[in-house]
Amino acid sequence: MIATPPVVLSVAGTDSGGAAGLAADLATCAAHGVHGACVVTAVTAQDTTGVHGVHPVPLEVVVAQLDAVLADLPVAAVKTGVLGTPAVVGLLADRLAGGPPLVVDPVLVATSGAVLGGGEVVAAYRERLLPVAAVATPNLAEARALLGPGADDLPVPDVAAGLTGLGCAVVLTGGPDLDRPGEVVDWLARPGRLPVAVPHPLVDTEHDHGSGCTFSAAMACAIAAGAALEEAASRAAAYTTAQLRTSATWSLGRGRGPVAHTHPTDPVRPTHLTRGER
Ligand SMILES: Nc1ncnc2c1ncn2[C@@H]1O[C@H](COP(=O)(O)OP(=O)(O)O)[C@@H](O)[C@H]1O
Ligand SMILES: Cc1ncc(COP(=O)(O)O)c(N)n1
Repeated sequence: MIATPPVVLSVAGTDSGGAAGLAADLATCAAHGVHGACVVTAVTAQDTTGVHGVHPVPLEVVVAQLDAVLADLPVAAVKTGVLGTPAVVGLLADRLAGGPPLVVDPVLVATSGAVLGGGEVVAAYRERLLPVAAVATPNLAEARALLGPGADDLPVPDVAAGLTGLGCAVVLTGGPDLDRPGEVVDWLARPGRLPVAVPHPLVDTEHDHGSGCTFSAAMACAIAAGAALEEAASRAAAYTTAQLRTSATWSLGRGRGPVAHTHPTDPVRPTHLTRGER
């Protein structure tokens, strides 16, 4: 029997350490039975300790990749990660407006603290890309940067609700909730509606490098399969949490380890060597 799998396009940067960016997106697509296509916007020299270099891909090469994918494959949803320059943000707004649903992960700062998008990129997100997105998935620091002056004093749900003023739904990905010990709360805000909490269990780990990319790619996969936003956010959180439960048991790299992109059914079992045995 011949079948056409759903296709999700990720427009993002590479992470040489295999934790974040396109590595996370394509692995997440595969885990969801989705074919992942990829447009590379930047090459990073990166590992678990930090981002050591960022090399933006020339605009015309980004355009050529985008043209190739959009002319050939039936893209059901698009996800964006590191875009790097205002020109790339504007290009995507021009090419993707009115097309398949767009999940924008406005990556501005890496887990390690490296800046992956400056003030001009923030302005381009606000003015060009978020108004044509279906949903944005910032963490709290990114959401406050996108909302601008005054956002620092607002409670988290109000930050999420405020961002919907730019024209898209928002899932503000969260940290531990002081009112709900052992839980993490992501806030879903949709234009004109009260924000709703999407709580899920906290995984006690620092091996979370790439969790934001994994979450937004999983949301794109759920949306490509027809899920509504609340269902998509809840499924994406469940997927990311399951992967964090695996990476919580790992020792990998000298810094903040990758969220796991492996699956229990993998036919090749890793060799479990502790640092001392190497
Ligand atoms: N320790 C954790 N336990 C459970 N869920 C987590 C944990 N850390 C992150 N998440 C979840 O992973 C997803 C990505 O969020 P986050 O890590 O905040 O993104 P980012 O990498 O952009 O900062 C969200 O659903 C968030 O709640
Ligand atoms: C290429 C690339 N894309 C995205 C991130 C953000 O991921 P995280 O917030 O987990 O550092 C990153 N560090 N590198």
